[in-house]
Amino acid sequence: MSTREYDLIVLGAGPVGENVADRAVQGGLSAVVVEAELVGGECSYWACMPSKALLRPAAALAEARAVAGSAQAATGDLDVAAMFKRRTSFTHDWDDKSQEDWLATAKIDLVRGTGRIVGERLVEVTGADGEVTRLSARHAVALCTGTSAFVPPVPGLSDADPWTSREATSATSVPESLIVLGGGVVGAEMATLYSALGSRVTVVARSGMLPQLEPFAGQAVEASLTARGASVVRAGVSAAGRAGAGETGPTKFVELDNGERVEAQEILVATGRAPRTEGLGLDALGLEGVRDGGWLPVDETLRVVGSEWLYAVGDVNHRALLTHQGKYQARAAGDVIAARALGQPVFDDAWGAHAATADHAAVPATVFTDPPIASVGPTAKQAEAAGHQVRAIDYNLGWVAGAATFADGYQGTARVVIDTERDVLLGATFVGPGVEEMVQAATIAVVGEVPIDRLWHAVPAYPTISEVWLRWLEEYGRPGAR
Ligand SMILES: Cc1cc2nc3c(=O)[nH]c(=O)nc-3n(C[C@H](O)[C@H](O)[C@H](O)COP(=O)(O)OP(=O)(O)OC[C@H]3O[C@@H](n4cnc5c(N)ncnc54)[C@H](O)[C@@H]3O)c2cc1C
Ligand SMILES: NC(=O)c1ccc[n+]([C@@H]2O[C@H](COP(=O)([O-])OP(=O)(O)OC[C@H]3O[C@@H](n4cnc5c(N)ncnc54)[C@H](O)[C@@H]3O)[C@@H](O)[C@H]2O)c1
Repeated sequence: MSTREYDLIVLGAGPVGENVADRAVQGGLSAVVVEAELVGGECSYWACMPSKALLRPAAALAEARAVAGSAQAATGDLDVAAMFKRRTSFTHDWDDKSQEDWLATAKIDLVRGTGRIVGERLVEVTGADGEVTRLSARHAVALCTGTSAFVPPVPGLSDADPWTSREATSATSVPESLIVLGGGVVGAEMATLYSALGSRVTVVARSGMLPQLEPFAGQAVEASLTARGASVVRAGVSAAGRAGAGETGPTKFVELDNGERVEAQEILVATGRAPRTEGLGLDALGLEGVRDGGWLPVDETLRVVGSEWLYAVGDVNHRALLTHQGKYQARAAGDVIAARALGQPVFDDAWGAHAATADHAAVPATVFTDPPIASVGPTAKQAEAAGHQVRAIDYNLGWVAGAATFADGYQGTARVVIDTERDVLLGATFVGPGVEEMVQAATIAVVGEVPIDRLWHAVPAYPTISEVWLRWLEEYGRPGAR
């Protein structure tokens, strides 16, 4: 068997793997990516893009219906077939030809198949036809293999053949009723989607909705789900299975640890993610804390702890399971791999070009629920737990002129979390219609550690929802008057 040699081998051509390879090639290295399924990864075909494409029509309709004048025009129902068609245009009908073409223009080679590490800087790829390709890296191997849905070991659950996020985002019909296990981001967005599509949704969320966010975020989503006929049950699941034939087809059930039993046509498991590191050949490397099936511990340059040549970038290192944070890591990793290979200086201090800092210091996220949620940085509780002196300021977004014109009877809340020792923002959370794009301003303030006194000079345009920044500042006090 011949061995092909590259400077860098990347396992996994998701958004992260693509970007690691791209940066390394732009830095002067040769690179190959190995992909077992579709070039573009989970995000393009079964996660970010199809889910947001599906969620947008109901959000657009709700926005039109919230304004007298357009409400009278928005009298029809969602066209479900058109929604699925639009989603499928985003996933290119699960065909990755356009991404394969992009790899070629970026001068990145592609080997299709499942890769595993078989020695130091050595990878073997087994193609769908069983053919094995051996690759050798002169400098580095980057593992960007992402995650798959974690299915908890609940008796009967796997046998019930439940949906995961893959089935929920690639569906072509709407189940009459749906049990959503998990009240995290996937559970909240998919409950929002399927309840908008007319499914009778029951969310089983043992820690409530969106427990990682400010409490008012999950409360708003729960209230909106309940208002449209869904229910949210705070309980764990003790068993699951198939329940026989219902009126509209076979049904499934879950038994809850509060003694209740819920039946529905389908079950969606949204209980978190598991790393795709099974069978990667990691056990043989003998690195502490690095094993097949586990998350991969990395340093600030995304290099696997204890290794000189192995990197783990994106979801698989468990630092921030978001596409934009993974791509941020990928830019640092691709650049540092090139810099180390070429003997160039390495900038690995916090906020340096080769360090991933924002993926724990300032993570922005938008949850596309009804209402949407946009947040950056820690919650007030998380900031306190991290030892900061904190002041949280809440403001009713409905009192801002821009919100009042955006939607009649606008309801929303925004909180800023201020470090009162340094007078800088640590985090912010916006909940309400139209807040999706508001998080970047807060991210810049957090990352830039912009002094609060200077923020008085960042004047929000009138009348926009961003005027909430002024309301926060007024509450906190003028320079010299605090
Ligand atoms: C339903 C859902 C919605 C989401 N929505 C958003 C969102 O709106 N915004 C956001 O920022 N994030 C979102 N996320 C998270 C986002 O999808 C991930 O953070 C992102 O996909 C991680 O990228 P990655 O490249 O690390 O991994 P992945 O996208 O998982 O890509 C990994 C790739 O590696 C391949 N692979 C795995 N093992 C091997 C192997 N041994 N050999 C070869 N190839 C292999 C896989 O086939 C895959 O193509 C969502 C997640 C879910 C589940
Ligand atoms: N809009 C976005 O940016 C977006 C959208 C979807 C997903 N994502 C990312 O993808 C990642 C995965 O999302 P997720 O929702 O799968 O995971 P998650 O960790 O956000 O939520 C999983 C939830 O399931 C619950 N859970 C776990 N085990 C359970 C059990 N046995 N029974 C009942 N509940 C159980 C957990 O308490 C948790 O609340 C997240 O990190 C998220 O940031 C982002």
